[in-house]
Amino acid sequence: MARPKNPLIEFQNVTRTFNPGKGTAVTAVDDVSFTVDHGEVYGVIGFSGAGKSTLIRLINGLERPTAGTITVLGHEVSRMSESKLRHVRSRIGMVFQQFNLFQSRNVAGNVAYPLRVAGWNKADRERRVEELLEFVGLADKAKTYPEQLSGGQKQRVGIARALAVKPDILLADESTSALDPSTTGEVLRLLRRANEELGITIVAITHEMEVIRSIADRVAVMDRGKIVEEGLVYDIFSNPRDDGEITFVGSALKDRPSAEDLTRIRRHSDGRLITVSLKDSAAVGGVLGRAGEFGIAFEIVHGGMNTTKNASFGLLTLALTGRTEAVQSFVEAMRDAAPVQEVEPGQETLR
Ligand SMILES: Nc1ncnc2c1ncn2[C@@H]1O[C@H](COP(=O)(O)OP(=O)(O)OP(=O)(O)O)[C@@H](O)[C@H]1O
Repeated sequence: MARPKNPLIEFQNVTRTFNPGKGTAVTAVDDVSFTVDHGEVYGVIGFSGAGKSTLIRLINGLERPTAGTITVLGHEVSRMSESKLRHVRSRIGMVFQQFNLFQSRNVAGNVAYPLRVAGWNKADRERRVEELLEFVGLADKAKTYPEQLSGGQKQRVGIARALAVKPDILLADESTSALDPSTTGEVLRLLRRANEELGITIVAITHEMEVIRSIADRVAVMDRGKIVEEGLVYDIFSNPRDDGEITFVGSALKDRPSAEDLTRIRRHSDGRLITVSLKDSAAVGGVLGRAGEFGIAFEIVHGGMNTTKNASFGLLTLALTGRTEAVQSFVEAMRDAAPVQEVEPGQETLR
């Protein structure tokens, strides 16, 4: 079934080339098309230099495309004058990797800053700042200066500031990359609450799989300026691709054996190897429980579970031993219960 669409952001064949004509041109964003729907968390992941920052700067009009069309909140920002762009920008909040707080202002002053720029009066500003600090769990830090805060607290101030004028869209640019793993969780939970409780649409660019896994609904994988993979996080994480290609996202998960694992498994086991998707683990368990009836034996040689925003999934790699026909019947029964991939003899990586 097609997803209902209500795009807040739409890129159509967008390209951004730097330095055309002067020296070597770099195409940071290369013929990219995607939409971000109202209320969703859209993750963009890729290695350094893939074009993620350029992509996010195209959304708020800090970069202009060399070709293509960008529509944000119903406005074609790619062709807009700077003065009109300011209005669109006022409906977009931004969270930065290095927090970008004013060191000379206390927490309340930092959060109040965009309200001041937007012309809110003092009483409204104070009420709003209080509400925001409550939301991000820093009500007791209003008078504290940034240098006295931990990284996670600084980013929570950054998020409060980004949410201050009640924007429709929040752009998160490597929002957890400067944080340690424990504070990363705290910031990601906050972004998730901003999405769920305030209904804000989020675009998060990152090189960390953890960010995508825990907050994104959909993910686009960028490589050398292009979107090379896109879809629901759950589907991309849990589905082995039909064409046998290893996927960027799939390759980063710990639930599938690495090349070294497979070599090791092959050394110790001469059975037929299959990998079973654990989307419906009860059904898989049912078939495993009937292995004896098929006259075969199985050994679990690898496995792991992952949790995404919406669901859990995992993969189990089994070595099956027994008569060839019996093993075949068992594999067919398993195929009725769950997606199954064959690990061919001699194959070094799970595709
Ligand atoms: N203003 C610019 N002038 C020239 N080249 C640029 C400019 N901005 C970006 N680039 C180039 O475009 C490519 C994509 O850069 P971009 O910063 O968008 O990637 P990224 O995925 O965000 O990487 P990182 O995480 O390292 O910032 C890189 O090769 C970069 O050098």
